[in-house]
Amino acid sequence: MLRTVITGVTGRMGGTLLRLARATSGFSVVGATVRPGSPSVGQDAAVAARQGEPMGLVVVDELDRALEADAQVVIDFTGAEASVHHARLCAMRGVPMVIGSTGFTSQAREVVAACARSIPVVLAPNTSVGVNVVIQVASELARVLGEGFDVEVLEAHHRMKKDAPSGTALRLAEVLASALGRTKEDFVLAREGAVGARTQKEIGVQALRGGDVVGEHTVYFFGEGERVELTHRATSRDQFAKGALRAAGWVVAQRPGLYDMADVLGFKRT
Ligand SMILES: NC(=O)C1=CN([C@@H]2O[C@H](COP(=O)(O)OP(=O)(O)OC[C@H]3O[C@@H](n4cnc5c(N)ncnc54)[C@H](OP(=O)(O)O)[C@@H]3O)[C@@H](O)[C@H]2O)C=CC1
Ligand SMILES: O=C(O)C1=N[C@H](C(=O)O)C[C@H](O)C1
Repeated sequence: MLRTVITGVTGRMGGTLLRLARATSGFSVVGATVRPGSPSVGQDAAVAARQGEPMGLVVVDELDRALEADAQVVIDFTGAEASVHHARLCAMRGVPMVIGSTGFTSQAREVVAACARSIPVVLAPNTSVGVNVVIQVASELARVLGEGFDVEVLEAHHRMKKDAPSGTALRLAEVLASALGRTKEDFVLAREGAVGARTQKEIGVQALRGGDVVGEHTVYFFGEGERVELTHRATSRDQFAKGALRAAGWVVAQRPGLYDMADVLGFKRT
């Protein structure tokens, strides 16, 4: 049994992870955390996460305490700031991590990379298998279609999402840029006013927010007289959680290092 700690257990993903980890053979949830000062501290984890009957696990507000239960892996979908704090603690304690949070600044990402020198960390803006296949295919399409097509990424998420554009949209833009020999300097994250004609090199990334949209990403390749669209629509958070559990099972057998879902799924690097 993989002794697993879930951080941010009362969150949308935290609750989904708790439910699926409990239902998945090979996983034992030995710790659950919430934000310091949360009213859920001291409650039963399943009750706090609105995932059914009490399970006999008390929610704590500090990861260090949860790790004391001989934790073997931490799954963290809290947010970039909390994930950086959690990565530091895991590095000190030698506990591997799966981080699904998004919204990292480059400095925050560097801290996680530094922690990954002492523990294996999977850092993935999207843990669904389907999206990661789309990322591979998008890269291949960009290579094949080449310079004759204008590339744009559009994402849509629920109204509660805190960061924009999504981590997945940025990851898509990165692999598209890499396939086309471009850089982050070519990203256009918003358009307003007299922006002039579109440059050939730019990669547009735009965000929609509303309702309960779980997560949708489309890559557009706009050509002359034709266009190619590649879309992924998540209709449930379960696929993110299942991918994260798969990553957790994988990461505990790895050497220290920073990995992503392409490594977990055995894809060639894009
Ligand atoms: N990789 C992937 O496939 C996916 C990634 N995500 C990403 O995961 C993150 C979470 O998303 P989502 O579940 O929708 O967001 P939620 O806001 O629903 O959940 C985040 C939870 O983390 C809690 N939290 C914040 N700080 C801490 C802390 N220091 N210790 C413990 N818990 C803390 C929050 O508490 P409080 O409410 O009190 O702030 C909240 O309960 C986002 O960055 C999102 O983009 C989401 C879905 C899929
Ligand atoms: O916040 C979310 O909900 C999601 N966030 C991830 C992202 O930013 O890419 C992944 C998923 O689309 C859901």
